[in-house]
Amino acid sequence: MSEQYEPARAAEERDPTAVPGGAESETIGGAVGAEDPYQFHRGENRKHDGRDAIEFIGVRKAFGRNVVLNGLDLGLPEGQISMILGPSGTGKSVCIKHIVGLMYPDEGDVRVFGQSVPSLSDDELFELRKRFGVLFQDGALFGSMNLYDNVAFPLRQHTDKSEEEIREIVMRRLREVGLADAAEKMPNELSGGMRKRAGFARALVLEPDIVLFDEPDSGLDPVRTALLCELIREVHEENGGTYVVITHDIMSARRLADYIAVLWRGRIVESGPAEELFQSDNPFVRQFLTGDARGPLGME
Ligand SMILES: Nc1ncnc2c1ncn2[C@@H]1O[C@H](COP(=O)(O)OP(=O)(O)OP(=O)(O)O)[C@@H](O)[C@H]1O
Repeated sequence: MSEQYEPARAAEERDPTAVPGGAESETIGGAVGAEDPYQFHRGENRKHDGRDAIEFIGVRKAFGRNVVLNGLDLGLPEGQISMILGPSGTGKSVCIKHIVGLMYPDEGDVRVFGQSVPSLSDDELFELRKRFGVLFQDGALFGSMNLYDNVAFPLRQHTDKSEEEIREIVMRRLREVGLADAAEKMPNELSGGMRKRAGFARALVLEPDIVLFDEPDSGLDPVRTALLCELIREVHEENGGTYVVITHDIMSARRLADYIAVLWRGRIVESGPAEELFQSDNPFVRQFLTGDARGPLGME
């Protein structure tokens, strides 16, 4: 074997901080130095009442040498509002993409209601996706359609309901999010908060079992964030369902979360009922949930 095909072992011998188990220049969530990258990951997955709607089982996902998920084990309870919290760039959006089958794990499994998402055929995945509503960061509205048509879109695409039935559902959802008077407006006439509420209405029209929220608080001022959290909670109380919210906003977590999972370096540091996590004595969890500059999390 020529010299250039033996770099991994040689590099580990030269560099005691190289990641064990192969590729010498893999990085795991920005971990540097000789410290144990998992010293705060106590593997605590506190119990909750009920069953998991979504499970990550030993999921590994790398982009080239960037190992984003590194043996992720996580269960998110059915019927509750779960929040996946973690520093920027830690893989929260990558988790969401695995749940809806937009990304597949390199190793491990992702299950939704017990079904292995990577094993589904295209048709089965299409059926599963009908059970999801997704609220993207900017609401992801179609710029060429007014609000009414945006919210009606999934119903026209995926059901054979009459326009009369569609009108009843769309207006009910728009009323629910406080936008009934804005039905004729175009997305570019709306504020960021209104666009998010419209995206929320659209995410709900097919009565999804699971609603995924990608940083619902991004770009909103604190008051609008608080109002949106209140709305999400009210709608959840009214409709039920499994909500999964990704964010790094601790105030939103305090307002919304029934269940919290703290993600860092590709694994869960700790997860469990929100009130228990806010009492955690884990130094990383405490630092992250209090927003303290001092603690294990640096500028990495
Ligand atoms: N399609 C992709 N190709 C290559 N790298 C990717 C891809 N998607 C995500 N990544 C990388 O995965 C890592 C995690 O990204 P992700 O967007 O999931 O983080 P995040 O926790 O949602 O961050 P933020 O809170 O800033 O939105 C980043 O290093 C990102 O560059």
